[in-house]
Amino acid sequence: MGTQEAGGAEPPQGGPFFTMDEVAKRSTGKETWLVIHGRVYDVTRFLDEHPGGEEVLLEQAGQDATESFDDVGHSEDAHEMLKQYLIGEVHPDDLKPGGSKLLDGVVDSHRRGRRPGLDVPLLCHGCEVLLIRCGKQNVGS
Ligand code: HEM
Repeated sequence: MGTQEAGGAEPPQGGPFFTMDEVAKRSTGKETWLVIHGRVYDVTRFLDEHPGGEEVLLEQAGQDATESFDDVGHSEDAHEMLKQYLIGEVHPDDLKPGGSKLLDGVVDSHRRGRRPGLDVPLLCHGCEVLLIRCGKQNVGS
């Protein structure tokens, strides 16, 4: 009757990692792995139980099934079920570009790097304008 709070609900942090090549090798009915949102799932035991049928899972076996999974508009329950089949993550080298934390870091450092580069010339220009104006006023008076 106790609650099962732990239950392996947490996704693995930092692996184990699998390359897409390794995932692709598990695309038979005997062993069926697929990728959803950068995570690797072993759905071999789930083939018989999937309400959408085993065919769709076999079609996606060994590949990134994110789009197909999302297109169906799976329920909250379905998302919860995912956790039971989670075995690891896609190796960072094989992650699709876009939405990558690595890139965010690069963009961020660029932004930080550009600020002083812009501010300093602007400040100098401001001083220059002020000096010229003061000079003109002095000459005129
Ligand atoms: C481990 C991965 C998956 C889990 C746990 C899962 C779970 C479920 C569940 C619980 C349902 C019942 C409806 C719902 O609650 O949303 C369902 C339906 C369905 N699933 Fe999946 N699914 C998975 C992967 C996929 C993939 C990769 C496809 C690819 C096309 C797919 C296609 C479908 C379809 C077509 C239905 C039937 C929808 C309907 O009859 O309205 N599922 N799935």
